[in-house]
Amino acid sequence: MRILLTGVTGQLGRELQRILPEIAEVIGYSRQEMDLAQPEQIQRAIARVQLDLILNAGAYTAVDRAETELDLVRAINGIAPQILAEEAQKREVALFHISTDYVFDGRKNTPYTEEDETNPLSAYGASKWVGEEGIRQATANHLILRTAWVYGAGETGNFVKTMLRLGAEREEIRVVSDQIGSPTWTGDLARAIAQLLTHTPFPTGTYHYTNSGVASWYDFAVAIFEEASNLNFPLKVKNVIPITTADYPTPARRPAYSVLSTQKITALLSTQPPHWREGLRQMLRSM
Ligand SMILES: NC(=O)C1=CN([C@@H]2O[C@H](COP(=O)(O)OP(=O)(O)OC[C@H]3O[C@@H](n4cnc5c(N)ncnc54)[C@H](O)[C@@H]3O)[C@@H](O)[C@H]2O)C=CC1
Repeated sequence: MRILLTGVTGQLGRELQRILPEIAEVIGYSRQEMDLAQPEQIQRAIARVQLDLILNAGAYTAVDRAETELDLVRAINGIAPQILAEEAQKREVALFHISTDYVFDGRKNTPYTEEDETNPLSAYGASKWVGEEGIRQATANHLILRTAWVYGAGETGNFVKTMLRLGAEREEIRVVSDQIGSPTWTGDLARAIAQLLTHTPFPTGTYHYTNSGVASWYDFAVAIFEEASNLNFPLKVKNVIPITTADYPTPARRPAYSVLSTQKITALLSTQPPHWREGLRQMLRSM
């Protein structure tokens, strides 16, 4: 199988490039090689290669900046997925796309299933929703995998890296405790993607995948410091103080409750996602 992979320098893209060669030949495109904001570049780049599947791990992920870069976020997250889907359809290959919990408004208090109604609160969430819908219109041969609270290696920052940096500099750190989700390690996410890719028949439609268990950002921060100190990371932090979203205003609104139900994917693959704390340990050990 030959896979065209976008977003190769991102957190997930880097992990996919490490894992997918076990099951496929990977042709990775960075932003320089194929700019998702330029439709003709997408078409030209795809025309150059023979492929069996397109895997879109590229995205505009700066959730707060998106509120003021509306054209760019719409082009990359809203329009590009549909173009990828149309190109996949022309070649009779599947499109595997990554989406987000931020398509939901977080007003529920039980895990979001694939059938739940979406209602994005932010420009980023709205752009990802438009991207999903464009794919659904362009080809039935798609798999949209929604995930949440992703962290791993890669060029972009993430919550774990930020906490380790702040924890090394400060004695006191304030962290939001009224947003709940499932932190998800790219190592586990990439393994699940590999399992989906090798599943026969190819599973089409929408699926949710996160690590199991739930946490607030505050719970996650406390766990990061506990696990990092067990591994002798240099840390100054003594107090982690829970605060509310209202105490920490950001340009983009985020869902208060971001837990995705993973029942559908668990039934398909016959395995439960590992607990988020185990993913965290693995990530820290690999650093
Ligand atoms: N980071 C998170 O917490 C979450 C991420 N997701 C989704 O997971 C997927 C992977 O995200 P991450 O790896 O965390 O993001 P990331 O920000 O680490 O990586 C995104 C990749 O997209 C590339 N990219 C950005 N603009 C581009 C453009 N114009 N043309 C081509 N490539 C471009 C970047 O260079 C980077 O390689 C994305 O679809 C994202 O929306 C979903 C839920 C949560």
